[in-house]
Amino acid sequence: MDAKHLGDDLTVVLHTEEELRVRLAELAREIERDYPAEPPLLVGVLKGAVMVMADLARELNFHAQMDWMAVSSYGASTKSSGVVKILKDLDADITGRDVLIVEDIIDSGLTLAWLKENLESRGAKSVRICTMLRKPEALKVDVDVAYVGFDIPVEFVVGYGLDYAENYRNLRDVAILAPHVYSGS
Ligand SMILES: O=P(O)(O)OC[C@H]1O[C@H](OP(=O)(O)OP(=O)(O)O)[C@H](O)[C@@H]1O
Ligand code: HPA
Ligand SMILES: [Mg+2]
Repeated sequence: MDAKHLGDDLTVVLHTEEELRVRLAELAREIERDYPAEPPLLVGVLKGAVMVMADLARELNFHAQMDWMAVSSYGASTKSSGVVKILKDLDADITGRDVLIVEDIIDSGLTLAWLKENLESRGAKSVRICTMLRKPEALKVDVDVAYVGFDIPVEFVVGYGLDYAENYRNLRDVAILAPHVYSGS
């Protein structure tokens, strides 16, 4: 799907499907090197991380277990509420385990800073973060991120799992959403 199928909703494609694939393969090689003994438990953050998780897990050359959490701080808005709610918790007990959080985007950093601390407090052996996208100039808190696909400008982006009001997640590329779509929200 490309912009012309979506009318004027998108302005610029920031990263194409192919760029995302190539970068994710590079990250997978780093992750394999960093966990030579025991593969980490991959923890995907629903719903945005579904695409990254599916592609990363298949790219990794080890037996990766996957678990999921759902937390939400955005809802139908382009601004984080700053309040993180657990909508679905992990099935796995992570005591003593290496955990790799898999995310689509770090924007203000509020969600991931909170989540990392939450998982560490459960007695995980280590908690690292892998994110496809990060907006360095939007960060409101320090988040230690081990693996970053691309740093992007402070624009609201959609596609490759990222939504606005639950739409656009199934776009193959990552694109900037035209402000007229969300103005007033
Ligand atoms: O760094 P932050 O400013 O905290 O933003 C990042 C978070 O916001 C998005 O989730 P959202 O709450 O939209 O849920 P979703 O994945 O279901 O879309 C995204 O998937 C991250 O989890
Ligand atoms: N797009 C979609 N969801 C998001 C974003 C974004 O730019 N930042 C945080 N959640
Ligand atoms: Mg969202």
